[in-house]
Amino acid sequence: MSKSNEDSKSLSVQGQRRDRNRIPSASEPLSPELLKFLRDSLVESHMQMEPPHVFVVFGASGDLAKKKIYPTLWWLYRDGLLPKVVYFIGYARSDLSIEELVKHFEPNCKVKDGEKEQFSEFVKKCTYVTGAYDKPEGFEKLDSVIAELEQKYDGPANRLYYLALPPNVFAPVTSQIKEHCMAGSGGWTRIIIEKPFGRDTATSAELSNHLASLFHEDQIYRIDHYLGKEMVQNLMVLRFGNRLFGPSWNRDHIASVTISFKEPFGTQGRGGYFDEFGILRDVMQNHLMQILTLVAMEKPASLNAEDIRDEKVKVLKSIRPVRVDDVVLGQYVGDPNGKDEDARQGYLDDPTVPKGSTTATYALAVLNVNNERWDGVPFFLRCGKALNERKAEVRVQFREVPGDIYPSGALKRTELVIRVQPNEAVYIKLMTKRPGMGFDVEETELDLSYNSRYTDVRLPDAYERLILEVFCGSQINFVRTDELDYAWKIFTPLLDQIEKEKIPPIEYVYGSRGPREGDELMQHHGFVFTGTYKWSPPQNNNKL
Ligand SMILES: NC(=O)C1=CN([C@@H]2O[C@H](COP(=O)(O)OP(=O)(O)OC[C@H]3O[C@@H](n4cnc5c(N)ncnc54)[C@H](OP(=O)(O)O)[C@@H]3O)[C@@H](O)[C@H]2O)C=CC1
Ligand SMILES: O=C1O[C@H](COP(=O)(O)O)[C@@H](O)[C@H](O)[C@H]1O
Repeated sequence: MSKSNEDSKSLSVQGQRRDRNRIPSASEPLSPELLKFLRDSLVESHMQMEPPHVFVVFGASGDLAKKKIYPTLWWLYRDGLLPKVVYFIGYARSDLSIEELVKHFEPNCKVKDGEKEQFSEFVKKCTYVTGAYDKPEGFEKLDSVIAELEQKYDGPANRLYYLALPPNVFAPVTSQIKEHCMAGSGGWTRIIIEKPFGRDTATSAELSNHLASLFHEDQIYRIDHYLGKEMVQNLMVLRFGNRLFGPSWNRDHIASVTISFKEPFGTQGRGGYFDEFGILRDVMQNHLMQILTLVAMEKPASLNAEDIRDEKVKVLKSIRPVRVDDVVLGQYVGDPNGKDEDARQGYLDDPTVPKGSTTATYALAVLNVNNERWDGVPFFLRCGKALNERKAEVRVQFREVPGDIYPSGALKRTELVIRVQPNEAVYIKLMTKRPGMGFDVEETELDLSYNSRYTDVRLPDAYERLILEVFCGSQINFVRTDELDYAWKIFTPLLDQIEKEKIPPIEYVYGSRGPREGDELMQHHGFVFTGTYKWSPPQNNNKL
């Protein structure tokens, strides 16, 4: 019998060396080794296989459902990772036939020639219910569809409800679920919600209190999809699985930690939605803070979800609210020489953005974790749209070597970089003796690039992992109520002040690295950029 809050085993497995330089795309099946590992260790041990499982997608007609949720369900189904008896019910206000719904999401499923028959089987498991989000009729209908399945299998179904919906209907939908659609005795109900989880401490607490009045904590799965990314999940293994890092992972050795998220495109016509939240709420308060807690937390007592989340909460409690002096805010303007129309458009040129908006599309914040391990070490959180590249990474910069015996300026700071995306990698920038007769030192790297070390290992998409974990009842990678509350407390005073004082963001050009003031603030807090490091990708030409 599956139970909530169980530990899920790591989804990662050893890859093997095969063709170089290729990580298969998300729509390709997982490797046989990974599939076997998942089926054996995760699915079989955590899931009750016999009772029907019903996955309901609220907002089935929407963008998230079409682009992410249905394709993910298909890939999990195709790879045999879901329970034997599983059904998928779409729910939305639009009057759609099941054929229309399938047509809507099928292109994103990337069904291959040999998979057509299996895809038809998947489609046969899909149904659709039309209904409002705030009236009982639709939910009663939904419940009766599930009840029919229960009759067929002679037992209560386990029910998973995914709210791929705007936040203004979270409350009515969850109330209706509670009233009309809960699993009968012997079955379980789990609710999956997507951010935004409120806009600040008060609105987030309102939503949390509402959910808590209806469900137990172990029924609530708040998705932060960054927690489903391979390299984010790897943080705990790197830190707690290597003797090397433990002794130096503290203020005595680490000068700063930079957690970056960069996107090379602007709002692409979706500025109306973005403008309500801005980059601080859209990326920093959630994705970057989640990464920060994994970098900064103490070793948990076990891999149990509560032990891990307890440690993450302790980190959040040790961070003082961010002050406006510790932040640089930016907003992009179009680049007149930009390569395409998007690049020539500034944020304010997007017709869906309110005129004169001061919403930030770039933010850099300096945080301090006020505890014995980290006091005085700046944690730079940096995120932005319309920047020079797509990149998410954690950069740990170490302090200078004390008692330097090399010529002045020769030694550069060691850096450990965990690149979340693209091209997942862990690399350490360090000093070495320049090969040859002399005794010069030079910068080089220890490089674990996934596309050369783990060729042909398809890294599961974040949603695949997370949805599978909900089936399995593992809450390790989901945000607990108190965690969310403490994360909001760090940002709410700043957000209030920005809004009240209408603090103007600094302009930066589309495709640049963001405002110069961002680099200056980092330097002011001790980040050192020398610009001397040059990376040469491995050649693999076996010259020796
Ligand atoms: N396994 C692999 O695939 C490896 C790849 N590489 C690649 O080599 C390249 C260089 O490596 P990297 O670690 O970035 O080293 P760099 O020394 O070039 O950059 C270090 C840091 O400095 C920042 N920076 C860049 N320009 C400036 C500036 N003018 N002022 C202040 N800060 C600046 C960068 O952030 P930002 O530009 O984001 O602001 C980055 O955080 C990267 O493209 C990296 O991906 C390196 C090693 C291994
Ligand atoms: O949550 C969000 O994340 C995406 C970036 O996700 P990624 O997995 O592609 O890195 C971002 O574009 C969006 O604004 C934000 O809401």
